[in-house]
Amino acid sequence: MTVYRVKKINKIAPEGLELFTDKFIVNEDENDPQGIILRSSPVDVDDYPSLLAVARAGAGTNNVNVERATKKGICVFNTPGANANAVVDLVFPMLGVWKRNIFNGINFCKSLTAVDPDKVDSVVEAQKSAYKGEEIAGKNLTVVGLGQIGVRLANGGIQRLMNVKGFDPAPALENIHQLSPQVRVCRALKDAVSDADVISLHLPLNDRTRNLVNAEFLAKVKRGAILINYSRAPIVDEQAVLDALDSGQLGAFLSDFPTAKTIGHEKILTTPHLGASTSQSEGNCSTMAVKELSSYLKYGNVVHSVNFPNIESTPADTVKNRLIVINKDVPGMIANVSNIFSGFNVNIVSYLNQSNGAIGYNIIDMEETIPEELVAKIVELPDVIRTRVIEFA
Ligand SMILES: NC(=O)c1ccc[n+]([C@@H]2O[C@H](COP(=O)([O-])OP(=O)(O)OC[C@H]3O[C@@H](n4cnc5c(N)ncnc54)[C@H](O)[C@@H]3O)[C@@H](O)[C@H]2O)c1
Ligand SMILES: O=C(O)CC[C@@H](O)C(=O)O
Repeated sequence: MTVYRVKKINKIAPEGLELFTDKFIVNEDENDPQGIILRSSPVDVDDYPSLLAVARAGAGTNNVNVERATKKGICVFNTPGANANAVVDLVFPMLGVWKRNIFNGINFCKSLTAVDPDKVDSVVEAQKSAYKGEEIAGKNLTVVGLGQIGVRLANGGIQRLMNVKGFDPAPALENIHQLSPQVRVCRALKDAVSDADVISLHLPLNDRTRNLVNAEFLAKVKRGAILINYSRAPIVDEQAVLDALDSGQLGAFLSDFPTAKTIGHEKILTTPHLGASTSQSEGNCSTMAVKELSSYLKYGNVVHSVNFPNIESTPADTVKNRLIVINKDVPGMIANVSNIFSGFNVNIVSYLNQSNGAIGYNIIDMEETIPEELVAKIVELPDVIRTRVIEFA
């Protein structure tokens, strides 16, 4: 029986880990894993010579060098939507905490231990006006990034009687189909943010989004707007935000990423990267990531990869060997691979191919043992990135 080595990095919820069968050895100290399961810790795929796949139990994959992984034929997974409710479930309370002055109100209440017990009521009534707040109903909310989280947040804004706008340069259809028709989708970011009272960022960190919120961006927002960043810290130019808070251009900054410069600032509320930290979300992410990784290692199936096309096939009982071919998406690959099979007189019982525009992925099933020389010929094809033979008992 083939047993796969999996390295676990970070705390992964047991709900998922329990799904690894005896075909997997899961270990934090594994130095030569075929699979890695992790959350937010950075990982360098070059550190692991036998690595086939990385499963990120979460949404953002900026902690994995995905481009390098693709070049080496390493599949990278994430768990779309698995923690989206958790983020939305934190962003609205954080907005409420700021708008209703709850943080200061709670601290005030804590300070009442010093007051004569008979006078607590009267002190509360006399001083509560200092903690008056504002409602969010009727305010303008702009959601930047209409993905799994953004769509839920935009819909949540509508439910809270806010006027909601959204912006996304390339929204996925399945997300947009979930969006409330009351959300106004803007074609340009500047139109989306110009009259917003609250701007919430829900997009991935990449070369195009790093420092998206900079001095130029902030100059275009309505004076006193609240900026919320529960995406990734580097999407926001921190110094530009601090300057905008000081000048009054921004009213507040609510973020999941505390830094030395933001801790203790009177107009900044931060949480310690808690967006996905609920029991439900951690369970969902772990379960999804383990299923993705197991299915890839055992069968070569791809579900929710950020660099490979989705492709799934259950091998028939008669299948002895499955060949996985990962190639650059160029014309003629299927013909070239099939010709090599013909040359060796090996019968293919099933040939599945999918492409995502950059990577072609082939699942080829045989009822006989595949000759090593045949695989060697496929490896020699100029656009083949990686091959893998899976043996079924
Ligand atoms: N704070 C946390 O704990 C936490 C939890 C989950 C996700 N996140 C972060 O939130 C991000 C979004 O998560 P998701 O689950 O919604 O991902 P998603 O992939 O479903 O959605 C991201 C959306 O952002 C859009 N986008 C890309 N570039 C954009 C741009 N320049 N302007 C506007 N939109 C842009 C994409 O088209 C996509 O629709 C993740 O990449 C991750 O970094 C943080
Ligand atoms: O794993 C976490 O705690 C954070 C995950 C979150 O940032 C994500 O991108 O999904």
